[in-house]
Amino acid sequence: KPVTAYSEQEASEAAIALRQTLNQWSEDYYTKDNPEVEDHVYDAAYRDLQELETAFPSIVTPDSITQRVGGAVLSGFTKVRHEIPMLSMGDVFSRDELTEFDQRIQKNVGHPVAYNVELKIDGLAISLVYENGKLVQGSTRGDGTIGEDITQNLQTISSIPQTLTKPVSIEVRGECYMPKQAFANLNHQQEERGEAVFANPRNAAAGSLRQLDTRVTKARKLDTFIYTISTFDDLQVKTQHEAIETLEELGFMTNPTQRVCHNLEEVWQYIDDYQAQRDDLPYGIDGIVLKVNDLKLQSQLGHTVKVPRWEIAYKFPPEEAQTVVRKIEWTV
Ligand SMILES: CC(C)(C)c1nc(N2CCN(c3ncccn3)CC2)c2cc(C(N)=O)c(N)nc2n1
Repeated sequence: KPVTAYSEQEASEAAIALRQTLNQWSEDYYTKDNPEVEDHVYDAAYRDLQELETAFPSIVTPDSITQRVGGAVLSGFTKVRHEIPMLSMGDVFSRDELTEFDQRIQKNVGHPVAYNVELKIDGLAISLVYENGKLVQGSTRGDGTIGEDITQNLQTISSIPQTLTKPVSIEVRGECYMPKQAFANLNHQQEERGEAVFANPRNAAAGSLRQLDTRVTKARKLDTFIYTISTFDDLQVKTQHEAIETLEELGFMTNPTQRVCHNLEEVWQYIDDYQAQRDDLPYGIDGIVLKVNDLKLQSQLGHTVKVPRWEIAYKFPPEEAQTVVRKIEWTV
C-alpha cells in the first residue's frame, strides 16, 4: 500500500520486518551459493524500505541495511588505540625452522601440542568492535597499537556483519583482502581510465580501505576472513579451532581451510596441499600460520613485546607474477 497510508507506528513495524527479511536474504546471498530470492525481489523490498524511511525519517535505525551504502566523504581518519595490541607474526621460511619452533614449544610446555593451521591471507589486518551484537567500530592495524578508524568504509563490505547472531560485546580481528578476480577487473578499469594500476591485491585492498570517499570503497569488492576473538564475552571457547567456528556462528566470514594438526607430519601435509592449490585459490596467500590450538596453552606461552610465542607464519616463496595474471581471464 502507498506509504502515505501508513501511520508512523505501522511504518516502523513494516520497516523492521523488511530489514529482517533483507538481512536474511543478504546473509544467504553471501554464505550460500543459491541466493534464496531473485535480485528483482530483493531490490523491490529494498526500495520499499527506502520509501518508508524517506517518508518517516524517524524510523531509520543506524543498522538499517539502507545505511550501509557508502555515501560519506570523510575529511580524514581519526586514530584508534588498540587496547589489546595487534601483535606481529614471527615468520620462518624453511621446514627446519618450523621444526625448531615446534621443539621450542614442546620444551616450554613439556609435551607435544596440537596446532590450528590456517592459510595466511595476503590482505591487511583489521579490527572490529561489537557492542551487544552491533558493529560500533572498525579500524586498521596501524602500528599494532594505534590504527585508523575506517568504520564507514568497513560497513560497505557485505561480508562484515552489521549485527551478530547473538547480542555479544566482543572485539574480533581478521584480514581484509581483494579477491584475485576483483583485482584483475579493477586494474583493467584503472588502465581504461588512464589511472595508476595497483601492484598487487594487498595494495589494492589497502588503497581501497583508506579511501576518504566511502563510495569508492563500496565499489571495490573487498572481502574478509575473520580469525581471532580478542575479547571474550561469556563465549565458551577453548581452542583456536573452536574460536573460528564460533566466529562463523556469529555471522562472520571465516576461511574454511583451517585444520587441527596433531604433529608436524600433518602440518607438512597441509603445506603440500595448499602450496599445490595456491594458484587456483580465488584469493592471494603468502604462506600458512601455525597456532597452538589450546587457548590456555597460548596464554601460558604468552608473547614477547611484539610477537606471540605460540604462533608462527611459514612463508611460501613468492609466486611468479605472470602465473597469477595468466590464470585470470579478463572479464569485460
Ligand atoms: C592473532 C595473531 C597475532 C596470531 C595473528 N596475527 C595475524 N597477523 C598479525 C601480523 N600482521 C601484520 N600486518 C602488518 C604488519 C605486521 N604484522 C597481520 C595479521 C594473522 C594473520 C592471518 C592471515 N593473514 O591470514 C591469520 N590467519 N592469522 C593471524 N593471526
